[in-house]
Amino acid sequence: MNPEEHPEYRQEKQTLRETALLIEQDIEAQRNGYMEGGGNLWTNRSINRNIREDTLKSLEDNQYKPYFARLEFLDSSGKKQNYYFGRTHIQLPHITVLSWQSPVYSLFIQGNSQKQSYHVPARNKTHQVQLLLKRRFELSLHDIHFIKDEADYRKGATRAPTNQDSFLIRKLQQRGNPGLQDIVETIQIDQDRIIRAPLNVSLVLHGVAGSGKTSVAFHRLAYLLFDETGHNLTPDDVLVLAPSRRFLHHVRDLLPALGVKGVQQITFFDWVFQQFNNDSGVEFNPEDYSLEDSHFEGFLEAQTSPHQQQVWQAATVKNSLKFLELIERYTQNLYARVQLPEDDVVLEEQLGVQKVKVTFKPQQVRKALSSAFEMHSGYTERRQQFLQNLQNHFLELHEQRFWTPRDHEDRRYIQAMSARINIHFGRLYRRFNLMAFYQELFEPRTLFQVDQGLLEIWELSALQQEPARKTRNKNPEDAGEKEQEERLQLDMTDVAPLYALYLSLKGKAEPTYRHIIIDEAQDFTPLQLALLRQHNTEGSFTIVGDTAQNIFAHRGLDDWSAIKEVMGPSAISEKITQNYRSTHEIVLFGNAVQQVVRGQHALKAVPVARHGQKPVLHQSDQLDLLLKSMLDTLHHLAHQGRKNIAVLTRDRKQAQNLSTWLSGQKVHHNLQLDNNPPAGTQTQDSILSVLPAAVSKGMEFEAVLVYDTSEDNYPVLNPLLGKLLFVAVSRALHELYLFSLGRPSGHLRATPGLCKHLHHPAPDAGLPAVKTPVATSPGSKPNPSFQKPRTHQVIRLKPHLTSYQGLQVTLQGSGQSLPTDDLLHFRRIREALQDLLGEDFVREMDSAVAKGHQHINTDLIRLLQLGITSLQSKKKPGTQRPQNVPEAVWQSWLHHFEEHRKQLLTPELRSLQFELYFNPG
Ligand SMILES: Nc1ncnc2c1ncn2[C@@H]1O[C@H](COP(=O)(O)OP(=O)(O)OP(=O)(O)O)[C@@H](O)[C@H]1O
Repeated sequence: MNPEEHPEYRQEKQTLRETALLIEQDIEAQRNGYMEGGGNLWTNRSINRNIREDTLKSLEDNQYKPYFARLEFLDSSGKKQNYYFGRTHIQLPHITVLSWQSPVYSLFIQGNSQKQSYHVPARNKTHQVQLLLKRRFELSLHDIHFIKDEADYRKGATRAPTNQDSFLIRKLQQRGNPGLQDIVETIQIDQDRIIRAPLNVSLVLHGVAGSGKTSVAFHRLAYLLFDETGHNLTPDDVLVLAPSRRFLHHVRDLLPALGVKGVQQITFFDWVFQQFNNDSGVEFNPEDYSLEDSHFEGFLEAQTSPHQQQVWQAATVKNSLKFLELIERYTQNLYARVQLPEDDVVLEEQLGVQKVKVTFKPQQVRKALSSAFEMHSGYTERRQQFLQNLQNHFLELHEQRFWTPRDHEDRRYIQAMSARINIHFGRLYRRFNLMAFYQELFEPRTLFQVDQGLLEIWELSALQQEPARKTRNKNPEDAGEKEQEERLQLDMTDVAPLYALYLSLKGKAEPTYRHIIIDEAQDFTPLQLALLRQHNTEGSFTIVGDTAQNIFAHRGLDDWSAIKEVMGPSAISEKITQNYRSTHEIVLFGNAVQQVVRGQHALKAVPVARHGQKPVLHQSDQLDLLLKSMLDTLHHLAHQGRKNIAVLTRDRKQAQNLSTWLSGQKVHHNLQLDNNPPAGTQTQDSILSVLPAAVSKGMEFEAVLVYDTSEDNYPVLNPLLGKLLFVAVSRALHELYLFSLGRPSGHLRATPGLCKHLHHPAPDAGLPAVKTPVATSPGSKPNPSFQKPRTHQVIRLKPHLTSYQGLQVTLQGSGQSLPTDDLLHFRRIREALQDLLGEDFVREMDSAVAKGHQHINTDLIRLLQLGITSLQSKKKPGTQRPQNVPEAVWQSWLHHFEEHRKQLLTPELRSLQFELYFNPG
């Protein structure tokens, strides 16, 4: 509707004009120092100046859009209230603009019914009101672009309440800028409840991708810091932890836009290094280390090597809550290693011409140590105090013996003897060398001494085989800078255990916070959470995440049980399934991917009624054709005016290759390879970004192109790749394109119908595929290694399967029917199991089938599904035989699973699976 058609357009326009004028005058007054008080002290002046600058900035920021909503209601005493709502409080003579953080703004979010209430937490009071008017605006440059009444109950007004979703959809449609923006105009009820939850709780929000978890966490912070909540929380009391520097870059503008300044936003790893840096008592210099996520891409490989398995297990154990207990025991063990002498210790030094001996009795040394332990809780402080106590003892003895004024000789003697004391007793109580201590823990002797039955045997063996890694960079040319060659690699999975040891030896957790926000919590480990709990004085957390996006096999959370264990039973769990980011079509597509990856554990996202085009899946066996379709898509998007597009790849290498190719095509783009680029090296935002899907976590783009979504690249039997693919597709706001070089991944098998599938056949499909000439850079030679060329794959069904092709007919002949889907499903699983578990096993199944066809579509398929799920997750299928599954088949299955588990994920099995998924006939 044209805003001018609104019956009160003229009045509102007049109000806006007056508001703009008053704000302009105020800005002028602020600029001229009108507010500055008469204080003479510099501090007063500077406080005044700071306040004035803040006020000025806030006025300038809101000058053109001072408000976005208006509410009229009768309060409980029947008095009419009329408020406008904006991003900040502005008190003007003719209207009051309240900040969205005010309790009364809840009324706006709650809905359109006439009787409503809002709660004022600072006074713990709930107010009943009668709604009169609820009006929305979109303003810009002193003009009203949009005005709509969602409810109007004023006398004489007849307009019925309208659906508030239409404004939400309008806002979502407008989104697309890089960087997360505020949602204050369209906060939803479920989100508001979380935002306004009390401070003194641990709030755990599990939300589907795009449900606004990050947005809610940051708005909650802005709310908690708001004066009127009565929490007296300051920015210094709060810590915001995010999974990567790249992510922090993505959200960098949100808190300032919400008027929050001075809150530390940092990755866990940078924060830990900051603690080490701030502590001169620890012999650990973060500058000596380069932080590596060295194992991540290894897990993307189809075949999990025994070494990777070990890494996985060791990393999991090192980041478990049990490990924290192990560290505590180790700390005690380190203290117990302080060897006190059983006999007198006699130290001797030259004093002038005579040699003077000092004797330390065992009980004196013991006393020096126990008093140090009483006075301090930290390992280093205790050591220093212990040595100091011994020094004091020596000085006392010295004064008793030589009651003479100190001369030069005397001072030299005291110095020499002090040094001797330090050396002798310092050896008994070792200096705090964090990395040396940490590595020592993994020595078999130490582990067994410390463990005392805490860990399982497999856990101990994993720790021994994959101890803390501390190696020199292998590729100095990769390191670039000369000094980087000297840096040691520290794996990310060692940072939390290292910090746990540090904290345990330090004796107390400092600094402390009153509230900690953890974003993308699925990327945190139980140990990290437990350590952060120690830094939180009030147990007040906002933890948000989505286990469907945990793409790490060796760290991260697959469910929330660890969070509950750390935060305790009082933690409040919230769930949001509404996806605000993507169009209806993209959400359904993402759900279908998740369904395959997570099966019954999938948490389906609910789309808003915002429609767009269906995702498009381009498929070709020829790389040049596929790349051409990608280039055409990019040009099309650019012409459409999209300003925030991403090409997401499976890994770094593919991103690099694509980037080289795009440069060759003169397509300007940003290549973002690392999750944690060195500080200050964040690339400029540009229209097109090329990045590995793992790096895109937490971000969003107007249009996403996923390359290459073929089965070869995202094999269906690797669930981590399924999750990675889900992360990639769930980054898209408005448009999603997938490009498959060859047959699409099995993870996409539930998407037909949810996307537009475009084939790009080779001009002569009978001929083998031609190697694609791909330019590596402008003017350079083609790079044939960009991707291996594919020939058309031939479907090879094993001969005995043909008997199953007739099964449907047989069943029908015996008067039974089997849904086609079930039959196909059964066949492909049978085939996979035969490859994996051998001929004997499937023969037994066959005879079970032959004995009772009536069981085939329920019992047997269930058993086989169970088998496949177990194989995929590499877990044993439990010990309970599913009801109605024949005992012989079940026993055989268990037996074969044990025997053959090592051969999981063989390449043949993968390719067969993928053939069957996409061409079961
Ligand atoms: N109430 C809302 N009104 C308008 N936009 C919203 C609302 N809630 C969320 N959004 C938008 O939805 C998108 C996703 O939000 P956000 O990144 O906070 O979600 P998330 O759950 O953290 O996503 P992910 O887990 O996928 O990283 C953003 O563009 C955000 O602005």
